[in-house]
Amino acid sequence: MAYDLEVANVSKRYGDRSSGLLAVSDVSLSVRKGEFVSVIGPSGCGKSTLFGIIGGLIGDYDGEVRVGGQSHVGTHRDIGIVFQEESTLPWRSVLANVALPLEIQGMPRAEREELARHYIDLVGLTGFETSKPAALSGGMRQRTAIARTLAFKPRVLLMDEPFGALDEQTRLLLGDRVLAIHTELQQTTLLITHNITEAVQLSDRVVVMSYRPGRILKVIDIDLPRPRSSESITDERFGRYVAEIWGDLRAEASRGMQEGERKRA
Ligand SMILES: Nc1ncnc2c1ncn2[C@@H]1O[C@H](COP(=O)(O)OP(=O)(O)OP(=O)(O)O)[C@@H](O)[C@H]1O
Repeated sequence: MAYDLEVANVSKRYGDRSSGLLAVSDVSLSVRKGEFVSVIGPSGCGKSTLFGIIGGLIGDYDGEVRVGGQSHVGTHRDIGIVFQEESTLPWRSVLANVALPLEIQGMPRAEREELARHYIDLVGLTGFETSKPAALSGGMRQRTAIARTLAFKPRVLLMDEPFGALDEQTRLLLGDRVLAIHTELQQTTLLITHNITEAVQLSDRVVVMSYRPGRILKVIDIDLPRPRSSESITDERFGRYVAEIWGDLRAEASRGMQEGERKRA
């Protein structure tokens, strides 16, 4: 089986080796070429830690991350990252933002702008090429960031709560856009999220993590037909998946909440 991304027995402890905080414990997951997988878990389960490890931003962990079958440490050209917080450059237009990684690669201007326009169109921002990020909504800025990452043609797209700061309706509509992009590009994607609806709407598989230390509780195949859209949420099976995942997450989320309350008391 060809996997674009493999995470093998990854554990991460912050601080001292023996007494430090175990944030992620023995996590293994694989993402096939073209597959869309979400990792979901309660706050504090180590999602961002796992994201940082896969993206090469966090080191000093046990286990292995493989991209295209090759073990790797540190940032990797084949992993394109979309961050939770906004990462567009405010002084650059949408076109110049999306073309930036191609510019750094040394691609000639005409070629990079043509490619950038293609990805701008794909994320639904045609007509906004010359706009600066400040003139766009939060959702449009995140779409610019997604186009910029896709333009680089990474083997794996890694996204950490890319719509976390947006309202629910915008999230659903952006989900539609992500689905359309996935249909067109068949982009291998790992999404880190705490939003159950988003995970079910977008994914082929959902990996459910426990509260600290983050372990994999369950992997759920989302057997909903593709192409999907936000209308899929009215499908009766959609509701069953959401209920199943919430059932698994509820105990973990309340464990996290109780621990937080004990600390405050
Ligand atoms: N640099 C760090 N040093 C020490 N502890 C850390 C560090 N980063 C994270 N942690 C701890 O590791 C645990 C997992 O954190 P992480 O941010 O990965 O979880 P998360 O699931 O992404 O949480 P959230 O959804 O709230 O962002 C938490 O208890 C956190 O306090």
